[in-house]
Amino acid sequence: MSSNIESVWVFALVSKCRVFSQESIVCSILIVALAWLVIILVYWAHPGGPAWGKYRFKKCPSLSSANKPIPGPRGLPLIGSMNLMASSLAHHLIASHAQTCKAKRLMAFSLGDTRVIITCNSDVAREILNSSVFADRPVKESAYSLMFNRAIGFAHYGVYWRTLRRIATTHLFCPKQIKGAEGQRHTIASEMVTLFARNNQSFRVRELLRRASLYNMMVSIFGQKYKLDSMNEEVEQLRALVDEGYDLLGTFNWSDHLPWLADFDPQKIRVRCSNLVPKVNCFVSRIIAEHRGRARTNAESRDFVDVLLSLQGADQLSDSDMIAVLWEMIFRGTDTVAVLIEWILARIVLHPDVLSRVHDELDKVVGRSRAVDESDLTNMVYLPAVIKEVLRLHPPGPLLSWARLAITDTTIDGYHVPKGTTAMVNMWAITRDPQEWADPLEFMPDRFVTKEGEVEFSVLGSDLRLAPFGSGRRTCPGKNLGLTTVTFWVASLVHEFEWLASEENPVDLSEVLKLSCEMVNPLCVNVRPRRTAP
Ligand code: HEM
Repeated sequence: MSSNIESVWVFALVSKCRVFSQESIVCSILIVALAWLVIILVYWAHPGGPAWGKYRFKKCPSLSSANKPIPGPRGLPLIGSMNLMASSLAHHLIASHAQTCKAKRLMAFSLGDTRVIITCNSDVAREILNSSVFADRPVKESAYSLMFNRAIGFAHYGVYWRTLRRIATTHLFCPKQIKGAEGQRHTIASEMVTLFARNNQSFRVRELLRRASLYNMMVSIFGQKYKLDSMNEEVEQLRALVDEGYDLLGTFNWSDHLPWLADFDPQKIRVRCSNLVPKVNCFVSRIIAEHRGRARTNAESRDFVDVLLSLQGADQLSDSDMIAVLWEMIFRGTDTVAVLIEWILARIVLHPDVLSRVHDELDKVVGRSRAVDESDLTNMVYLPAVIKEVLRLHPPGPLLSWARLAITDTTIDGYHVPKGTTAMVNMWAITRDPQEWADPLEFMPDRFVTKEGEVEFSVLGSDLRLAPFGSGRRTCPGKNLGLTTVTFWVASLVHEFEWLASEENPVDLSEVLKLSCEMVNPLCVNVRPRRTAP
């Protein structure tokens, strides 16, 4: 009964017009339009905007008045606060709305028909991220079209997702596998050093960092090795596929939230996805076929394709599922790492005192006579503190990249949150909250240097004041691999060079939020070798 209040109301009004004369038809249309307008305004007037109003009056009129509404902006009728997420600085805008609405702990807003909650508070973030109710993800159209619903990131919380996570954790992300890939990280680091050293003028670091990350993932996942200094058609092709997928997934798609727009595909996202998918299928299928065709003798040299092909029984994946999983790994492992390293180098260039302390530490632990080895990292304290401070001020996923979805009705911070609500955490706002951090806008790596007797601050999800890899069941499975790669490459690059700002293009910390949060103006630097025998 409650589901159709407005149609009953409209029907009752129309039925008052006894004769279907021309006037009565016009009158009926006017009444219907008026009724529609009133309903839209009633929905919109609800805190949090139209999607919350619709739920309150249409789906749940029986909700007791004791269930106070979650505060939040109304936005505009029908579309709600689409402008917040469509912005290239969504995390900034959302934080300032939360402040204005006095809703930093929990704010509700509407993205068209989608109900959203977001928190800028670490305690509430823990409540959301660690709850089994929010172990699912809302799947956007682009993710479906690009097959990501069959990969870990967007798979529904259930047996299939659990199987994929177990396989990836055992064969790709466990300490033994990460250690086993040390050699390839070392080779790529040396190649990067050689290429950076060739620049005697200022240059952009982004392109090479991205290529290095992609090559690194291609060795781990596909077992394909390439030289960083030579262009390879196959790699360039994959790079183009990753870039296109990255752009598609990072674009805020209005049709995801306004079903009446979906047929028109106004941003051409569906068309672009359907052009991309056959190319990805063709690329990855060829690699799978090559792996099938060759006999593996050495278990140590198995890549992730070999692992997936060797699965038996209930774990066995279809070819299309395998393509989705492999494609996601390449995709997720490439840009996150490159984006974070660019931010770290930017901060190092901007703070010569910090660079000089990292150099002192490297000279003490490694010495100038040799290159850095991964085993040196365990003896370093200041460099890991610098990386944590960069993760605090520039988390690559300020809204934790991908949202969560409530699978049942639940209560968060004392508020009723209905099933089907999308939940987000504004990690960027939490890591800049003056109630959590002293001088939050200052770049002070020393805050993470552990003093004697203190426990080291973990950024891996146990402390929600700084959890750039998320937390709970859907936490990033690649966090140890990602952090090891970033720390080792930064240590190697900093050990080999003096890093200096470019005079023509000084460091600009402006951000743009795509799938990850990047520097708007790519970092431009000068480097000067500092070891006599690099
Ligand atoms: C600096 C590096 C990285 C950062 C900052 C990062 C960040 C994140 C974040 C914030 C999430 C969402 C977590 C949540 O919902 O609680 C995530 C999920 C994920 N990440 Fe990472 N990530 C990084 C590196 C990697 C790497 C190297 C891989 C794989 C090669 C990877 C694979 C994934 C996958 C598959 C998920 C989805 C997990 C799931 O839904 O179960 N990430 N990452």
